[in-house]
Amino acid sequence: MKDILLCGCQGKMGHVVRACVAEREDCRIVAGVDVNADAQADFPVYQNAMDCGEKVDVIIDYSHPNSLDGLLEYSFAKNVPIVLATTGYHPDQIQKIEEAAKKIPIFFSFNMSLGINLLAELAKKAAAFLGDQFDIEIVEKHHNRKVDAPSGTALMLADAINEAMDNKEVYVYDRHSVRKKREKNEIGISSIRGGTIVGEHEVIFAGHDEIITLGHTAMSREIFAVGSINAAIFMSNQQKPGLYRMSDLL
Ligand SMILES: NC(=O)C1=CN([C@@H]2O[C@H](COP(=O)(O)OP(=O)(O)OC[C@H]3O[C@@H](n4cnc5c(N)ncnc54)[C@H](OP(=O)(O)O)[C@@H]3O)[C@@H](O)[C@H]2O)C=CC1
Ligand SMILES: O=C(O)C1=N[C@H](C(=O)O)C[C@H](O)C1
Repeated sequence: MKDILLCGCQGKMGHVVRACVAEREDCRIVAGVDVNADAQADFPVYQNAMDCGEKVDVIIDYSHPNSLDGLLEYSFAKNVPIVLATTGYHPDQIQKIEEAAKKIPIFFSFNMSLGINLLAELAKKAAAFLGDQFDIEIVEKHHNRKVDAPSGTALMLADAINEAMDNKEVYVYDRHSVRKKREKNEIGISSIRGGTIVGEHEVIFAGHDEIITLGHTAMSREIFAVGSINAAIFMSNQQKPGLYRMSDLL
């Protein structure tokens, strides 16, 4: 039985992770961290991870970039692996995560679903085949409660494509402010926010008179929750520091 500390336990993903863990026999949530420490939970909830005195085998984080320092401090102090699922980090914070992974095991993925990770592989292949001749655009759609844009997943897909193209692409997020034609080496990234859309990502390869679209639609938040719980069980058995990815789970 693995003991989980869940950061962001009072949020949308926090509630779905709680429901999924309740169905399993290999893990349980022993404590939570959330800025809303007063809201109801059947485990103790702290505002700061360092206040948690329960025995913890692994942390799952679906919260906000602001929680990063407190989680790393706790993880260093107690030598507990972390599954980081939060998005919207500043590039300096991503560097901090990479540095921290030299001391502790960190699982880091902007998307915990199996399907998106396959999409990234397919997009890489398509980019290697078509990328120099086709224009590449990524469109992501999410619910109206999402605070960060573009989605972490859109950036992850862009990075995968860019890697397949020798990292020579430039990301363009906003076309309204500059009146000029698209350059060949651009990956355009566009965000749509509305209603209760769980998460949709499309990678469009637009060529002369032909278009190839690769896409993924998340039908529920459960796919992310299950992915992160499986990652947490895996990470609870990792002693070696390092940055672990979805590919380590497959
Ligand atoms: N990797 C993946 O597969 C997925 C990643 N995500 C990411 O997970 C994150 C959470 O998503 P979601 O559950 O929808 O968001 P919510 O806003 O619903 O939940 C986040 C929770 O964390 C709380 N919180 C905010 N700041 C802190 C902090 N500094 N320390 C502790 N808790 C804090 C929020 O409180 P308050 O509401 O008061 O701000 C809220 O209760 C987002 O970054 C999202 O993009 C989401 C789905 C899948
Ligand atoms: O905020 C969300 O909801 C999601 N965020 C992640 C992202 O930013 O990529 C993953 C998923 O699409 C849902």
